[in-house]
Amino acid sequence: MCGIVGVISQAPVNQLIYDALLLLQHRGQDAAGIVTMQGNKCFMHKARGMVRDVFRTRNMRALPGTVGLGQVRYPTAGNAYNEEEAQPFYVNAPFGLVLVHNGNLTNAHALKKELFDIDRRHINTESDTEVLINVVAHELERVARDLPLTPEAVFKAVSAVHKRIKGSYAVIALIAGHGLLAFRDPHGIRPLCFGQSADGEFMVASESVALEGTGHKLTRDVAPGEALFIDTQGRVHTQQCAENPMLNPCMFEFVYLARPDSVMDGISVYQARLNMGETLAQRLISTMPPSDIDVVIPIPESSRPSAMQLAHKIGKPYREGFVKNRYVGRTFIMPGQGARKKSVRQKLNAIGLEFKGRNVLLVDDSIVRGTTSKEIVQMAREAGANKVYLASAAPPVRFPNVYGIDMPTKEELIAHGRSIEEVRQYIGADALIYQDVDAMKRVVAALKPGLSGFEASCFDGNYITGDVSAEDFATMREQRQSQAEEEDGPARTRLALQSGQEP
Ligand SMILES: O=P(O)(O)OC[C@H]1O[C@H](OP(=O)(O)OP(=O)(O)O)[C@H](O)[C@@H]1O
Ligand SMILES: NC(=O)CC[C@H](N)C(=O)O
Ligand SMILES: [Mg+2]
Repeated sequence: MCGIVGVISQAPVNQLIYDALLLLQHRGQDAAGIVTMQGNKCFMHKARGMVRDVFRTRNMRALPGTVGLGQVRYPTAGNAYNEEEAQPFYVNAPFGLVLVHNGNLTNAHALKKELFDIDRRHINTESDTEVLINVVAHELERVARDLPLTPEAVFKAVSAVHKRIKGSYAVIALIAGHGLLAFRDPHGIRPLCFGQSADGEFMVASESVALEGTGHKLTRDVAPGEALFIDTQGRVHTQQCAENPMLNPCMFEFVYLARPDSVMDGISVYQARLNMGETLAQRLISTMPPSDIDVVIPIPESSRPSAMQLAHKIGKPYREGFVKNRYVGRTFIMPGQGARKKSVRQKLNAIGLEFKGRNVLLVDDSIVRGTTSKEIVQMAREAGANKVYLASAAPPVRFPNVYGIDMPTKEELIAHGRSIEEVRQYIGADALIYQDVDAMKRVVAALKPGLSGFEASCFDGNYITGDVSAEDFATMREQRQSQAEEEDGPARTRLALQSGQEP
């Protein structure tokens, strides 16, 4: 899950894209990039780090033009430390193409070979986005033999791209001299929406919060398989380019990834989290007597709406027992387990008086590697809690994700191959209550009548695209494992340096 944005305007777009990226920062913390176009010339700046660190005044001044793209990266292929894999990507033919991507291609390894052997294109990084831009470029080149490049020709190229690439992808691209192109995979796994400002400026973005926060009104979500082409005159063309489109948005967006104030595919993320809290409360009531609980405490940040609703439902006080250091980013999307582990304590601190002598129910949105919960339960005990219960608004995460969340190996998941009792023991809680998978799907689906279902593979092991082979899984797993080893080293060094220790 990265954050992507594209703008087509009459006015300079550099500051606007920067502002939208800040609103999408929670979707990627490892690298950021902006590309703008003035006439047919591209201007790009991208680097490792958060938006505020990547763009200095001199970088912003060097991004002129009235159309542009931006991205914040959370890598799912390649390496968090490789600046060349930061987005946007650029290829010079046909026309000059720049592209940003949120998602993960499950056949990137096979495509890389095909691009070299058949299309005669060289891929220089481990990023699946570099593969993707080259497939798009190749297919555009095929339809661009007769000029001018019509919207029909662009849509024909997108149809061909859908046939070649597998996995999840929300994409925004600029075709020099022609316009802005956006498209979404045929299952609509990763989000993408668009809207307009009062003066007609167009914005396409991962989440509605980026539109709202920059003065744009949400028009609608890009439909699964649909392509949107806005030409240089500002005319909007749309077409369905996939054969069997179906809406199966990623459930983890509603659990954790997205901002609660976003509306995705017509579902309020906040309401989805409240509903999860409500059904978790029912589950809790059927598991243990709520009278054993003195207080409900959320594990900030993402669990707050669910925890609040759960507390309301069981009639117990909701208290903020942990303070979050707002200058430490999200733990789960940090590269390297060493960094993740250390940052939990840097990020959260307990307020003793909310814990002392009480039976506390801690609520988190999800337990993935167990990094957060293990530390937090310990912190609650150190703060004087009597009993420490833990509830997760999401079901056990037992299966790897290959659609844009960086958990490609099942061994790293705390609930994989363990019973709930074994997870409870590992975490050290006095009781552990998990959400039920079907209940979760039901209460979120209730917010969107007619929805085909969710991409919820990390919970139910059902890979919605139905085309991920055992070899694909093995290749992705192998690649991510070796990248994780590379990432762990620098992450540890950076943390050690920050705290003045020997790396
Ligand atoms: O079991 P784990 O592997 O620790 O992963 C799950 C935790 O990570 C996330 O928090 P994070 O700190 O990333 O972000 P948040 O502040 O938005 O809750 C999530 O909300 C859980 O707390
Ligand atoms: N999380 C994402 O969307 C990642 C996009 C792309 N796969 C990358 O690694 O850069
Ligand atoms: Mg959290």
